[in-house]
Amino acid sequence: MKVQIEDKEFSCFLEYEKIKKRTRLLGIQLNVDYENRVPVFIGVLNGSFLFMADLMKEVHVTAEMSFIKVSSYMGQDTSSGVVKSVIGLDIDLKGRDVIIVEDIVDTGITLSFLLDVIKKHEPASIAICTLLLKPQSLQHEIEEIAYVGFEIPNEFVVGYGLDYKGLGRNLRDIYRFVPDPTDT
Ligand SMILES: O=P(O)(O)OC[C@H]1O[C@H](OP(=O)(O)OP(=O)(O)O)[C@H](O)[C@@H]1O
Ligand code: HPA
Repeated sequence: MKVQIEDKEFSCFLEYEKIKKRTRLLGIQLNVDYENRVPVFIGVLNGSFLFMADLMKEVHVTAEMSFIKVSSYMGQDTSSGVVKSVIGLDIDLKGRDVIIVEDIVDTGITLSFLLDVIKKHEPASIAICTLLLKPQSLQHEIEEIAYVGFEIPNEFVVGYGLDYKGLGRNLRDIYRFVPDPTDT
């Protein structure tokens, strides 16, 4: 199946049933690893909203949850490039077991910034749970990536929370952009 979003056509890559099955397994793993602990799950908006909702239904340990947003904007001094800030980090994380929930880790830039911010709060532990990981795109080594739904090739994906130009987050399945080979 294919979908058209603005100027690009995407073809189906991961069906929701497959995502759900994998999410159930991630939940089982988390239930074992965090037995007798009370972790804090932190979903990174916007992309993680559907994955976080489905994942939390599979997590049966006592847990807190919250959402944050990493915003990027151009610095006033253009030489400083993109500046990032975190919005909504309002739980005291000192001494807590933190699990960051992402829809996708691509270059790893967002996550390495976020890890620096969260580490300053002195949590007892930090783990990352991401639905998708693009290993060939990673620019940072991130040892905290402990739970991965699917490793995927370096292709742009959309759906199930992920957007293209702000659209497509509400697609039930995940689609990938396949460039037209006749395009130069
Ligand atoms: O590993 P990276 O190359 O940094 O990319 C991953 C980040 O990009 C997306 O967020 P985005 O900033 O597009 O915001 P969104 O979740 O609101 O779409 C995604 O949700 C991750 O947070
Ligand atoms: O492949 C992607 N799709 C949507 N958003 C993203 N953010 C990083 N990589 C992606």
